[in-house]
Amino acid sequence: MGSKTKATPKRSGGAGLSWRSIALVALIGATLATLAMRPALRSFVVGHVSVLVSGSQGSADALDPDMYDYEGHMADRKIFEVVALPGKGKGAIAVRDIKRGELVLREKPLLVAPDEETPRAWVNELFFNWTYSPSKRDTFFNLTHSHLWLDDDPETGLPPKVNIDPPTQTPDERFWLTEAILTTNVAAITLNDAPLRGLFPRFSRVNHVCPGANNVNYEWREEEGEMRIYAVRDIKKGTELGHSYIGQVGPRAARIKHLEETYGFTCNCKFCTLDAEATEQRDAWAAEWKALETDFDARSGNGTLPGKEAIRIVRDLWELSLKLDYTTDRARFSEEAGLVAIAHGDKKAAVQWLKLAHKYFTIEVGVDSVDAERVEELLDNPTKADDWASKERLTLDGPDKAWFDT
Ligand SMILES: C[S@@+](CC[C@H](N)C(=O)[O-])C[C@H]1O[C@@H](n2cnc3c(N)ncnc32)[C@H](O)[C@@H]1O
Repeated sequence: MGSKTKATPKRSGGAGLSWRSIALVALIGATLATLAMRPALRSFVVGHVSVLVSGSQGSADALDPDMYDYEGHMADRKIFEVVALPGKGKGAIAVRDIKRGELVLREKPLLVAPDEETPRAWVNELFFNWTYSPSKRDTFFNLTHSHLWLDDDPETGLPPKVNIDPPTQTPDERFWLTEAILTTNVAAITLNDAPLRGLFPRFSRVNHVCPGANNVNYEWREEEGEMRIYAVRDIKKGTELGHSYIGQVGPRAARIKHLEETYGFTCNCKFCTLDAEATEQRDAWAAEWKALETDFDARSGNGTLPGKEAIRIVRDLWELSLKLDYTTDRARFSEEAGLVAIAHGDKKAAVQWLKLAHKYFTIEVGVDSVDAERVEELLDNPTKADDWASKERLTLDGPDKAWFDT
């Protein structure tokens, strides 16, 4: 999935990417005690693994009129509806014009799963708890799934037949189906820095478009215990909402392969359907973007990136992001440039870069996000920042004025 940024929380890249490769998260002892205090989540211990399910219908959060619970309440303020879309299963369609920066969804998780191949004991415990909450169980099984991730039958060479009807299926079949639904629908989240997988039934109806073609962005809010979606462009009523399952910009062939293997569909977003020449050009820009990002992160990480060069790279990244129509990471690099300017004691450049960062954080993750608030604090008084003028004084370039209008 996409690179971890210093400023922004880790992006999940849509549903469940890369979780297979990460070690089993066992939440025990103190961690569990903390989790159990969260009002929206209740935890159960199975062996060394915790199972978290959303709060009871009677919880205070369930009455919050602005937040979806697992049944998709908030009907009176509906911004999008979930409808069947040819070739895509279901998808989310705007039922009114949506302004850029608008909050489109807040949703609590139906469940939080370990960030690993799902333990059988976890599935058994989940079903035990859902005996008392059939509507949660039904919400879960109504979700779509792509692969069942089963080996072919050695005798026939065909995928095994699996009964997907929960009441009549065997424990094995139930396990496989649960695993498949999780793989297709979860988003990577964190609780107390532990990587986990969250399942959000409304959120998970949003289909994929490749980076740059997305009109919404999502953000897991650990503090609030909720998933959020923000509009990153003006969206006309009747338009499908789309975000990227694959994090950052990358070459078309790799995107298509990954999506086919992981989710079983062939992407036909506006960037996957460009002609050969335009695809080659876009792939080249994406490769350039990635190389600059890697270089910036490596050298700023080990303290060997000189200030002027750092600003030049951020400006190049910005230019490329405009060519790619890629908005993700604009805020992050603008903040990085602001921090460089602070370290070199250039208040004017720092303020310009931080204003740009604040604008984009506000659009992409909300004005009340940790990111936007952190930048706002710096903006209030850049000369009071810890490392103000900690390096040689330099006069640095700011962002182009026109970038504020993008
Ligand atoms: C998280 S779900 C999205 C909602 C889903 N379409 C549904 O019916 O609930 C992911 C699955 O949706 C389908 N999907 C997502 N984006 C798609 C796209 N751009 N084109 C075709 N199918 C897509 C794939 O089957 C994928 O495995």
